[in-house]
Amino acid sequence: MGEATAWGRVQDDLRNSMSKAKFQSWIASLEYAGVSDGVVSFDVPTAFIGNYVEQHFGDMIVYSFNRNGQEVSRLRFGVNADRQANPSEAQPVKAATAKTSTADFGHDSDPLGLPLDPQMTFDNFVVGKPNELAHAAARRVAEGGPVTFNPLFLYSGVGLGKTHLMHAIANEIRQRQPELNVLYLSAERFMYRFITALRERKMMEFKHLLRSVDVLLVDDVQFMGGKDSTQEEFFHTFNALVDARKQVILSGDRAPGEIKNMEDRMRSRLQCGLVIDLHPTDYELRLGVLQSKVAQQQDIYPDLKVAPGVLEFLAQRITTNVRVLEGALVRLFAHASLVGLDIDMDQTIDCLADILRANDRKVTVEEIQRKVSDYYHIRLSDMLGPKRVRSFARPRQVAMYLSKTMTSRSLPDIGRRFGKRDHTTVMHGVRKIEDLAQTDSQIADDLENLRRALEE
Ligand SMILES: Nc1ncnc2c1ncn2[C@@H]1O[C@H](COP(=O)(O)OP(=O)(O)OP(=O)(O)O)[C@@H](O)[C@H]1O
Repeated sequence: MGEATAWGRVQDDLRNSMSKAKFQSWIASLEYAGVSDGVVSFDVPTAFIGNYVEQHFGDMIVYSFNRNGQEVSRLRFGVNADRQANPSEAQPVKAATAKTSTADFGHDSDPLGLPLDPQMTFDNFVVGKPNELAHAAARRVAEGGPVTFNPLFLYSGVGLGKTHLMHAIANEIRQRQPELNVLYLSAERFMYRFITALRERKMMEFKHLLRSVDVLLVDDVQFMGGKDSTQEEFFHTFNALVDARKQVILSGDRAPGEIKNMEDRMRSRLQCGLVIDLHPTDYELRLGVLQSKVAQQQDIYPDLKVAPGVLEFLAQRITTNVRVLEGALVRLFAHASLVGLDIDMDQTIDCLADILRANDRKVTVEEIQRKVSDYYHIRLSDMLGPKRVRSFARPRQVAMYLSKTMTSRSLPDIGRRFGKRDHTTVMHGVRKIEDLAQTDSQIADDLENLRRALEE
């Protein structure tokens, strides 16, 4: 089968596994540019479309190419600014930017701001302990009213929701106060447009555009570290806006004081408002995110079901960040829809083996055994020994269950570590606890407490 034919079939697969609107919005704007060395290339009208497709449909596309006989392991997107976005594809983005007046500005083909992701709203943001403060501050800013903290500086490690909150603020303000000029861009984009303005001798226009903004959001400001003239220009923009009591919202991958090669005056400017970090996720937040993303996936694949326990398993095992968690779920749904199966535990472990391995915490079976015996106040030797009375057997099964779900050990391996028991005994124990966790709240609480203690 020729490559182009393979792409035709991939498109058919994709068409069949997502809504017409999604297909039109995203897939129809990809221009297939060929496959080479396992990399399939597409031209896209904007980097945002490429990023979005990669994040949301990348796995599905790779999987479908392979299924259709074309070996592919990666996608590559080249931005071809001459290409107009597919008119219907541009809708969600246009809708979000339509209300801005001069801020998206002048050059229609290359606006100063970046498009907003209409999915990144407060409604779609799951709040938990690790991000509640950042969420509350973001909401306060988005609700308008007097500017109380300026700038708002949000920071966190990768994939924990900074960009989502920035988009949510901008989306919300555009909805509540359509008359305001809201500009969202990344620090890189700022630098690129600044350099272009210098080269094209359009600095006056550039400055004027920036100073006419009512709300400025700049993502990933750490990229300005070491870029002295960009910092200088940004510093002036920033001061002009703050002096005019216009809201500025910034994000970075670390606290302002820790950004390398940032001028002192810039640093202190960044720190003079409210600085808040989003903490790494905890189990509840991860589970909440998964539940909310499942609902979104089920809009695309209304017929797919997720077996009980799968989300809890993922929340427990994938601890890196929300982006990885989201990617895992997208992959699971894509895979399940293409092979026509529901999402159960076996399929999950099979389909996400690489992600699960990468996320393996280094909890050992021995550590689990020790914690569980302490927790139930029994001797380790009784837990591992042959006695079958419930006061030993139940903790033993709990420890087996935790060993299965928190480590990558196989059932036979776990059996060996539990007094040379057979793997079927372990399997029985694991199933027993899985069932009890659904009906017995005491066991569910015990599991939660133990997991927490082991994760520390
Ligand atoms: N609390 C949350 N609720 C729902 N979705 C979330 C949450 N946190 C993050 N996400 C999703 O996870 C993905 C990564 O989040 P985002 O891009 O905002 O992270 P980031 O902190 O900006 O990462 P980076 O440092 O890489 O830019 C996005 O798709 C976002 O929608």
